[in-house]
Amino acid sequence: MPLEGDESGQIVSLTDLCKEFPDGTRALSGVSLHIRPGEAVAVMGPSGCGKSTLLNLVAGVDRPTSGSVVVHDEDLSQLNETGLALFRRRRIGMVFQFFNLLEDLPALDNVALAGQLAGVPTAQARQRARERLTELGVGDRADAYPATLSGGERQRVAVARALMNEPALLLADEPTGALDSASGAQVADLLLALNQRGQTLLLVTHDQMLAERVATRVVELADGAIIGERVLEQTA
Ligand SMILES: Nc1ncnc2c1ncn2[C@@H]1O[C@H](COP(=O)(O)OP(=O)(O)OP(=O)(O)O)[C@@H](O)[C@H]1O
Repeated sequence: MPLEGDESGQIVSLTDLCKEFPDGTRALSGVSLHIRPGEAVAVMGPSGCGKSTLLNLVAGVDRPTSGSVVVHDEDLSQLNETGLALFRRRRIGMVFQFFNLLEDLPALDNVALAGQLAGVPTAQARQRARERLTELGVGDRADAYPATLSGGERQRVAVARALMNEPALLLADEPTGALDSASGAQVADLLLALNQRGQTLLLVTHDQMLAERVATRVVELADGAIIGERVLEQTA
């Protein structure tokens, strides 16, 4: 698993981030957050406090109104749209509440596609995808379409896809939000195991169980600003 940070020793450096949407909604005001390689940071806070906005800025899906986002030595403000697309494909993995799998492709192809889009030749991408699925305990579901998978299985496939290109950073937006508590606990265990193997994580969640189980640090967001943070011990 990639562990190296940038020259400042951070894998994520957010400095004085502000985000105002065109309709005037101010979603983030003056957020600074630094994440070291190997950390598992959970951003928590009430609905509408800016969690998804923050994640989208780190992922380069959206741009801040002001402030800077540096991920793995890459200043995202210096990248054009093509550069941002390459950054997303090669440097980060993303996991979503509702999995975002392509319904008309089997699990294996969903995972392999992430490699192909990053430039990995098809045969190699498919082999790597099979290995990822096996590592995540869903190797026997490689030929299944998403609609035939349980929620927990879908999220495992989505994590396999996110890890396809060995991202420096794994981002997760409410990864247990659509799962029953048993499947949610399994996904939490999976994320914990990944972090303990060195994968840096940034999660946004309402799920106290997930944060307590996985995070090494919890950051509290309210009304678009960080209002507190605490360091946690992982329990496994
Ligand atoms: N594209 C947009 N245009 C205008 N306002 C937006 C847009 N996206 C988000 N917002 C607003 O920005 C604020 C922060 O939204 P965000 O989705 O980041 O919150 P959140 O903490 O992730 O919420 P939830 O926990 O409900 O997902 C909210 O007031 C939201 O309505």
